[in-house]
Amino acid sequence: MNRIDVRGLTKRYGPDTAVDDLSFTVEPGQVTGFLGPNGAGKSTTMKIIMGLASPTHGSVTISGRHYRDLPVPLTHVGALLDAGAVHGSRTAHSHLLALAASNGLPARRVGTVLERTGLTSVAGKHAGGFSLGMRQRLGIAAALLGDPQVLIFDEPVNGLDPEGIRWIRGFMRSLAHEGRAVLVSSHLMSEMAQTADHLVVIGRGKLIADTSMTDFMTANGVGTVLVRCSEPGVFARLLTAAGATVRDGPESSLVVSDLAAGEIGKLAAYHSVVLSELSPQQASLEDAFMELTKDSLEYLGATS
Ligand SMILES: Nc1ncnc2c1ncn2[C@@H]1O[C@H](COP(=O)(O)OP(=O)(O)OP(=O)(O)O)[C@@H](O)[C@H]1O
Repeated sequence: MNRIDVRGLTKRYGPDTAVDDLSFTVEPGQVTGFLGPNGAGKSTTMKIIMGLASPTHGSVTISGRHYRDLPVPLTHVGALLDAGAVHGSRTAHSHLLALAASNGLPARRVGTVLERTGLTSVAGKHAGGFSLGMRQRLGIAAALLGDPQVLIFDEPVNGLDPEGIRWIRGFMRSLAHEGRAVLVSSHLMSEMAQTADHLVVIGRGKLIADTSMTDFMTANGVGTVLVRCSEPGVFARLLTAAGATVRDGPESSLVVSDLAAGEIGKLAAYHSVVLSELSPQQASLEDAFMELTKDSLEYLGATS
């Protein structure tokens, strides 16, 4: 099975613990968002997955095998860890060709990945002159050289313009749609809301949450509707009978989920219930994420 299994992973640098007994799984066919504030241990975990650092304790396997035991690693797992790591004097084509040759991959893959990442027209240009967005694409092309079923991207949208961000999001989704296991790190929840199916949240190296995006949104009030009316008790029963989930909100209001605002309005009209408020709640996922990770922040600014 194409997946990443992180089990009891711990990484210490001298007295500092960067990753602390971390366990989670990255499943195939979905984008798993790897979230945490700066310094949480995301990059360290990703480096260990890619065999670039060794764990102090615990293990990581890719589709059941340790990175060091994979005969041609790039055919199993590809990663974009540092988009700046491109030899500036090489063309995009020669950079990928050198990478293919040194990793025992067929040269014909170069054309395929250039095409897939939209770089064919600039393949003969020096990568040194590439914009950040193009360097990101080149890094992704390199990660795809071996056509791996497992992919890892460390903060891939950092510094990109809106068009670049949109392209990367769509690209991650398409890789997952093909059945690949995709792990993407970010320190922004808003970024993940539009890309990830699953969330793994860490703080100070420890697991804080391992949940589906849908469950996380529901638990944090996204998708609920605030309703105010003259007889909340009566309307709550009507809503429940219509399949909604209802709980009491502030000042005799109702917080309704599992039924869209439009349907709630229609139900009220049908039963001649007068509504004084019907507002879909835009609970900020970023707020929910801040709340979740607040105890794990290394440096908290003083509040006056
Ligand atoms: N080579 C190293 N030597 C010493 N300490 C390190 C090393 N690499 C990382 N650390 C420390 O480990 C902790 C986790 O860092 P890491 O880069 O993995 O976090 P991160 O979640 O990726 O953060 P960011 O979003 O800022 O990149 C930090 O406190 C960092 O200073």
